[in-house]
Amino acid sequence: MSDWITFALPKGRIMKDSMELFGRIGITCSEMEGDSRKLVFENREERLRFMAVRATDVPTYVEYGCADLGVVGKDTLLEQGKDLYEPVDLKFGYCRLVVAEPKALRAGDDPNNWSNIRVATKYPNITERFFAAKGIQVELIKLYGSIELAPLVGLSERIVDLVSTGATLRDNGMVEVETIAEITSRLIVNRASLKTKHQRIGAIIDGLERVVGEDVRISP
Ligand SMILES: Nc1ncnc2c1ncn2[C@@H]1O[C@H](COP(=O)(O)OP(=O)(O)OP(=O)(O)O)[C@@H](O)[C@H]1O
Ligand SMILES: O=P(O)(O)OC[C@H]1O[C@H](OP(=O)(O)OP(=O)(O)O)[C@H](O)[C@@H]1O
Repeated sequence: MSDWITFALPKGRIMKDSMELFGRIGITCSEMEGDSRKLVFENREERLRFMAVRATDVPTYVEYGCADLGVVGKDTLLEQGKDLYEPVDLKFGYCRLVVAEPKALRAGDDPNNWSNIRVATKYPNITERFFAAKGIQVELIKLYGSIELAPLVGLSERIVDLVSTGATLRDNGMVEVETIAEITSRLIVNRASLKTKHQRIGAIIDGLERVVGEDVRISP
C-alpha cells in the first residue's frame, strides 16, 4: 500500500477541472466516471487513490498525510495558513476575493474613511488581516454560505466573498469595493510524502508544471 499515491480532491466545482488536468499527464480513474456516492476511488493498476472531500477539508487530509497530494483554492490556503508545500498554480478555478457592499450604500461611501465596520464572511482570518493592515477595526460575522444575504437583512453592512461571474453580487443589489486577492486552484503536497515518495510525486509535479505551462503559452 505504501507506494500508492493518494489525492484529496474537493467534491464541488474544482473536481472536474482537476481530473481533466491530471488526465493530461496520464493520471486517470475510470471508477470516478459513474454516478456514485462513494468517497474513495481507485486505479489499482497505477496504484492511485482519489478521495472526494469538502473543499475546506482538503488541506487537513494532506497535512495529516491521509492524502499525499491535494487540489484546493488559494482562498482556502490563505484562510487556513497550514504548513503545506504548494508547488504548482494549476491556473483553473479563477475567481477573486472581494469586499462588497449594497449599491445604495456605495453611492455615498468612502472606504478611506472606514474606521469600524461589520463584515460577514466565510473568510474571517483573511478579512481580519486585510483590514488590520489598513488600521480598520472589524466586527466579523462568520457565515458558511449565501454571504450576499447578510446585507439584505441587516446582519452586516459589508461582506468579503468570492466573485467569478459577478451574477450573485448583481442579483442581490451589491457592488464590489475592493479586490483582496486573485484566486486560482493549487496543488498541495504533504511534506513527508514528498521525501518518502519523491520519485512518483516529483514526476507528477513536473508533469503538471509542464501542462499548465503549455496552456499559459497557448492563451493570449
Ligand atoms: N464562483 C465561485 N464561488 C466559489 N468558489 C469558487 C468560485 N469560482 C472558483 N471557486 C473556487 O472553488 C472553491 C470552492 O469549491 P467548491 O465548490 O468545491 O466548495 P464550496 O462548496 O464553495 O465549499 P465548501 O464545500 O468547503 O463549503 C473555492 O475555494 C474557490 O477556490
Ligand atoms: O460571481 P458568481 O459567479 O455569482 O459566483 C460567486 C458566488 O459563488 C459562491 O457561492 P457558492 O455557489 O459556492 O454558494 P454558497 O453561497 O453556498 O457558498 C460565492 O460565495 C458567491 O456567492
